[in-house]
Amino acid sequence: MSQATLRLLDKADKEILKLPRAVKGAIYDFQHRFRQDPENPGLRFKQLKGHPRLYSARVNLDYRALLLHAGGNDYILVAVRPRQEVYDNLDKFAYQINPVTGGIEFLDLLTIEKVVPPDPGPDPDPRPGPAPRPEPAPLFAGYAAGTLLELGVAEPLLGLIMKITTEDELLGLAAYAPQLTGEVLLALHDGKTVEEVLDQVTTPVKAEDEIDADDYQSALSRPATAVTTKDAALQEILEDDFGRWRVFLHPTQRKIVERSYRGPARVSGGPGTGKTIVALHRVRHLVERLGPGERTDVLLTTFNKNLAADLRHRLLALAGPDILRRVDIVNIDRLASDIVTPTEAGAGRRWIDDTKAVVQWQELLDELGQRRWDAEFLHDEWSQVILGQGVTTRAGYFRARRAGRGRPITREDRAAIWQLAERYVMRLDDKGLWTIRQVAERAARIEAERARDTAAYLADQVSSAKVQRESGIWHRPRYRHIVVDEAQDLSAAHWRLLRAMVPEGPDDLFIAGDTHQRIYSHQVSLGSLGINIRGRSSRLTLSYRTTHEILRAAAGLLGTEEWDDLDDGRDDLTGYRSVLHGPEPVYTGYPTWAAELDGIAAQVRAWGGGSIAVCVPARRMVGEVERWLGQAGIESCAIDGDGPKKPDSPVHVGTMHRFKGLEYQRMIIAGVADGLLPAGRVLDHAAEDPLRYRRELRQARSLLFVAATRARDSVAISWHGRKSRFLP
Ligand SMILES: Nc1ncnc2c1ncn2[C@@H]1O[C@H](COP(=O)(O)OP(=O)(O)OP(=O)(O)O)[C@@H](O)[C@H]1O
Repeated sequence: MSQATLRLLDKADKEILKLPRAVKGAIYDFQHRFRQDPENPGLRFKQLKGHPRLYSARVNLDYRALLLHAGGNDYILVAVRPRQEVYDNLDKFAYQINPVTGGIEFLDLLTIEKVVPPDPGPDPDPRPGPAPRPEPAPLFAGYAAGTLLELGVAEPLLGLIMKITTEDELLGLAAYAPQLTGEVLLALHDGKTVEEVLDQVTTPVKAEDEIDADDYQSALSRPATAVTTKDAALQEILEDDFGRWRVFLHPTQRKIVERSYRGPARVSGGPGTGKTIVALHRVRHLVERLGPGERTDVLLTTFNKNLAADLRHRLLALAGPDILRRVDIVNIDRLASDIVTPTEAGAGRRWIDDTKAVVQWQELLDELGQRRWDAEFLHDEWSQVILGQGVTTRAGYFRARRAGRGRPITREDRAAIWQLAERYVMRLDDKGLWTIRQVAERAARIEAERARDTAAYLADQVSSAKVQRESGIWHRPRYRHIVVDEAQDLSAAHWRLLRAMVPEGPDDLFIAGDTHQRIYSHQVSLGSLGINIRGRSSRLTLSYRTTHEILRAAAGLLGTEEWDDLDDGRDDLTGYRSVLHGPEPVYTGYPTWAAELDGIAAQVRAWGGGSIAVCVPARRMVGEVERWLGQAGIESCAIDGDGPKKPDSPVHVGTMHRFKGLEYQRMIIAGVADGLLPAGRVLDHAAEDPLRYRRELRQARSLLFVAATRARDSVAISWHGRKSRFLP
């Protein structure tokens, strides 16, 4: 008896999922038995005629597994097919090592010919009559075979590709072809030039080593060969449709996850490109690389509480409880408050969020009869410039950088603002309040001091009498690695806090985020905060969530604004694409809010099911939608700071801000009206400050962009009165 390794090739899993339940069960048993002993006579394991590397084995009476021999005792499960189909169509199977990616590809021409019929051949019954209508021109007739191959298209498919004449046939082929072939053809069909496709689609997945077309063993270890090896992983796939991402990363994603970086690294990319998935895999990779241990060496943090809960849930599913034990998963404000609460300054305080902090500013301005600056401006100035940069003195504020803050202010203005800020802080102290910005700033200061002490202790353990007395635990760095998701919305104080919690060095910080999705006004320059990501940035461009149609419409909502790269450079959505297709977004205007509410109920009813969400620009509208749907007999629940109140409810309703990081099958974006998005009040305040005005507009566009890209299949956008200036 000899044991074998059996891996599952990417894409084979998708087809296996479509098989009847009983067959899936048989596959699970089969792969287990095959690993134990491929020679087991019950498996009828044999090589297929004309295919030196291709074998078949019995799954049950009617189904056969197709296995590719990689060498030694290594086999790859590439397909499961009805028994007769296998033996009648031996000439329809092909496999290769892709000469561009170096990944293993299996091609089943029989399945693909069902969507792209091969040449129908001569008409069997030619009768005289009117001349036949000319055939439509093949979509890829203008491309030389050599060009397509250079882009990474699978050679055995070239003949069929040249016969594609409709978009439906193209989509059908893309569904069964190797990933890169599908992506290249769809990008060309979208009008991208060969150079653009080479640059955006092919080059990122090109093999880094030399490719030997016969060395399947080496090919197995390349990122482009997405295979799973463990029984448990296969079982997950068989049981769970959403299990795919747990095992199969796109080669570009895998490279980013497994690379070693000499310092902080950043991954960007449009919505749904898998940044969160990459962050989760990165955490698992880092913990596995640390080896066995008990300590929580890794911090995984994100913007808010319910995203942190979601990360915990997903990391458990991906990596299991042993890895989870080694990771602290906490949202950034909670991280800060856990540091500050036990301290003297933090004891007995009540935390207030940004909205309440602005109300406190307003009350102060009313008491003082001050009208020179509005409450929002002062709140931003105080939290971003003063607290953000850890400014503690008036003189320090005179010197502080105000990049990206809007109109310049004079020395005299700074003096007056500083005085107001002091009064504001005193007012909060009197009331026993602390804003979350103060908490973040204080936490950053505590951790920076701790980091300095630790560095001094490690540099010179003998010279400091004080540190000698203290236990070594205090002098251990908080974390070995920190992974951050939704990074675009963290403030300067948050970054200073994180910088202080992990010593500078290889793989210290891994940062995932998309500045196009920034919906709070924290623009930072990581370089100026001691986090140098230069030369260690990667970008993901393939969306796994959103369809091509939604993605195109959503990108249009961003207008011609410019976006930063979390540093002093620019970011854009070049190459952002999807191979998924679905209906175009629907836009509907109504005369009144009541009519729009009726429209929302009608749309929910028309969709009939799936996961549906309604998002609106203002908080008061959430309750109104909920009530209206209730009266129409549709159950719904609101999403608050802790997530959906009743997650199983068929419809979730929330403000656009609440949808950050979430995903639904269908989205209604309602109330996209003039005066609501962008909010008239906010624009009025910003009217005298062109830079601030621009920032508010950009933020409102981002909000709409985030909302639209939560949808997997369908989006309906509506308004009442005049539509928002952002809509086409
Ligand atoms: N390699 C992959 N194969 C299959 N599905 C994937 C893959 N990578 C990501 N996905 C799926 O795509 C969806 C979006 O992934 P994820 O949430 O990580 O994207 P994101 O870039 O963080 O999105 P956003 O910026 O909008 O929050 C998820 O449903 C995820 O499971």
